Amino acid sequence: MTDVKYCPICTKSASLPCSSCKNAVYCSQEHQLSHSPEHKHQRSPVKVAFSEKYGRYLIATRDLKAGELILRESPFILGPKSFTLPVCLGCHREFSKAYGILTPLRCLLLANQDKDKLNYLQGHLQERYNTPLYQGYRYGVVLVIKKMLKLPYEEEDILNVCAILDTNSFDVRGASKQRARAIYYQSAMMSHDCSPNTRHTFDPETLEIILYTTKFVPKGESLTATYTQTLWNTTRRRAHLKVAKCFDCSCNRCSDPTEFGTYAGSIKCSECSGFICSTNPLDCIADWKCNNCGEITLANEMTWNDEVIRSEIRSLELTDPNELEGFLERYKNTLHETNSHVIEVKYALTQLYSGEYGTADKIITERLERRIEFCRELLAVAEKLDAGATKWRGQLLLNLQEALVAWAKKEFKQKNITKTLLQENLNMATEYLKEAASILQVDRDLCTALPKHMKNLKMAVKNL
Ligand SMILES: C[S@@+](CC[C@H](N)C(=O)[O-])C[C@H]1O[C@@H](n2cnc3c(N)ncnc32)[C@H](O)[C@@H]1O
Repeated sequence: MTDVKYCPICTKSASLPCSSCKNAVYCSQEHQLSHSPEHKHQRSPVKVAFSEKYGRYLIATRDLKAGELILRESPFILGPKSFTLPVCLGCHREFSKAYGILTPLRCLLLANQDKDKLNYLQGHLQERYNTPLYQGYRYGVVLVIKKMLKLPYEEEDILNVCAILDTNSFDVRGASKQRARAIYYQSAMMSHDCSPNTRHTFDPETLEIILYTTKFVPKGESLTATYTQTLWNTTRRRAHLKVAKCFDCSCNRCSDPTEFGTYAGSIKCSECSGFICSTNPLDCIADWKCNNCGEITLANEMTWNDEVIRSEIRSLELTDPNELEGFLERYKNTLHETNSHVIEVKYALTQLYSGEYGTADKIITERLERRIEFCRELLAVAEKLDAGATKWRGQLLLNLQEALVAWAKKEFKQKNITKTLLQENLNMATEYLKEAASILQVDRDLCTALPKHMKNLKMAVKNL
């Protein structure tokens, strides 16, 4: 049966086909001509064909010139790829800036009771309002929520949840090292101390925070966390706390010009053998003074010196021991041996000078001895600044025992030490390892290395 075709202009039956597509038919040339502008638009230069070999496939319906537009089509279904960076679920553009809105948005969307609870947390919005970070939030968060998502929140409310998040969030790391931020309501209540008495880990699956004391905390004493880096010097910690958490720290460590005798922020006096310390560490513009000859240095000169050294460290190739040793050599007559920059570099070296037991013999004795020396020095610093069952002490003890075992085995093999000395070193290493294990067993990322260390140490003792 032949289909009856109709003219699209007058709907009468038609038999004059379009010479181009052969699909449309007209009753007359006159109607074909009048339909031409519309039909030209409808006509596709491609159509679907079928063959046994290819199944359906696409063919050109006419000659196509180079550069001719042949298809423009809306998506039938649309979504992100299976493996993707965070993308906008609307436009699929990378979302690095706008992704930052999600946590504030979750705060804004909290049910009333929880919203009240959230708003009860300190945020310091007034102090933060005109800072560069909050100018950035006006674009990165407020604009996206109000203009892109068209949600009915006021700028002030949006910035307020940003401020509450900035003041109270923990930096969370999960099982696959994913990073997130979270407020843990009770833990957020901990005040800050530059030598805190707690530390925390996260359950990598549930992302629950798990809080531990690091030292004895008598009844009635506050439980404290650090909101900054324990190994930074006072000037740097206080500046960071002021900007990030909007308060001036006046803890015991900040109040002590020598930072519990570590001189973490001091430089050597150019006039004598003394050290230059702040005359009032709680006042960032107070003069600094040599603790031996009394020579005065201005606060901004000290800050500038510190910044120069920090930028020098930033420019070092941190995987190259020679560069780090070069830094220590250059500054040995300028900085205290436990100045914060020296601590940072020595700690980096304790990591670099590591070695597997199996390859210990290949490690140069000098480097092993250096590792032992630095671990011991840093453990003495940890006693003052980060005492007790802290992660840093755990890591240092682990490093120290590893270096001791490797060094003693190597020296004994080369007949440089007696069996008694070997045994003494292994006994010492066993004590360090026991303490490291008791500290690090709660850190999922670090405790996985413990059984290997224990097995190797046991083997070394057994082979005596
Ligand atoms: C994570 S919140 C702690 C809970 C907060 N105190 C509250 O009531 O919501 C951090 C804020 O507490 C205050 N804070 C914490 N430790 C402090 C300290 N050592 N000195 C002064 N203020 C501190 C500061 O206002 C800081 O921005």
